[in-house]
Amino acid sequence: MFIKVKNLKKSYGEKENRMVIINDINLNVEKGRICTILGPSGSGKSTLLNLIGGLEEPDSGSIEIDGIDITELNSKKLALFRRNKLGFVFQFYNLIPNLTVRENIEVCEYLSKDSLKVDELIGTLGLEDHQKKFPRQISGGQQQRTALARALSKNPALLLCDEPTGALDYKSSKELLALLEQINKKYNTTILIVTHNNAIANMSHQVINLRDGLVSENYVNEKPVQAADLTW
Ligand SMILES: Nc1ncnc2c1ncn2[C@@H]1O[C@H](COP(=O)(O)OP(=O)(O)OP(=O)(O)O)[C@@H](O)[C@H]1O
Repeated sequence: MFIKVKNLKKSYGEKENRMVIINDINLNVEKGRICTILGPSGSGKSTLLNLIGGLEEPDSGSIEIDGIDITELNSKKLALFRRNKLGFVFQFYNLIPNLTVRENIEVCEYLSKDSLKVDELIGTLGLEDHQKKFPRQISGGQQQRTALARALSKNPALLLCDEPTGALDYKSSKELLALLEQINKKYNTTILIVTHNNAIANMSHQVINLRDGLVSENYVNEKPVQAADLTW
């Protein structure tokens, strides 16, 4: 099993202000799957993703990724693990404004030993014509494709996406989802997607629903549809 989460708990605040956000979560995800995490606002989706990405520390429980329990790593080893194994895509691209599209992708590429060639990524993500432009000169969809290329440049085993289409229009959202599907097939990248868009569940191999910090539903989708055929 590629991801194993066991008895995971996370709360914020002290004493009477304490709020339990992740309330004993157990889940497994196989390698090479696209897994969508759905749930109402405030149900703990982003917190769960951040815990799996080692961006937050749990109160208790374990998170095993590719055989390594990241909750046991010290901060230096955790940073190395994140750098080598994980890619992140957020709703608001987080590109560096005074670097070109190509430079934004290269920033990450040099960090990793098993990196994907920047030219290959630029081609796969359809950014050839934009590589010399700055983020302000391209559309939201193109910016998110750049952010995806940056996340993929180190060929991460696990790609974590928090509302990757949250700021995109319908057409750009579908393009991005088709790219995630393509990346998953081409590189066997395991992809976790946190989203409000229930339609994304239909293209996923696994769907996890959260409610009040608990898994309320967790199922394998036997017949994922192609991203191009999604509608919402
Ligand atoms: N650093 C923090 N400190 C205190 N409370 C936090 C922190 N991060 C998240 N929370 C709270 O935890 C709860 C769950 O937040 P989270 O962002 O994980 O939910 P979500 O399901 O992703 O919500 P949304 O769909 O609205 O993005 C919310 O009530 C939020 O206010």
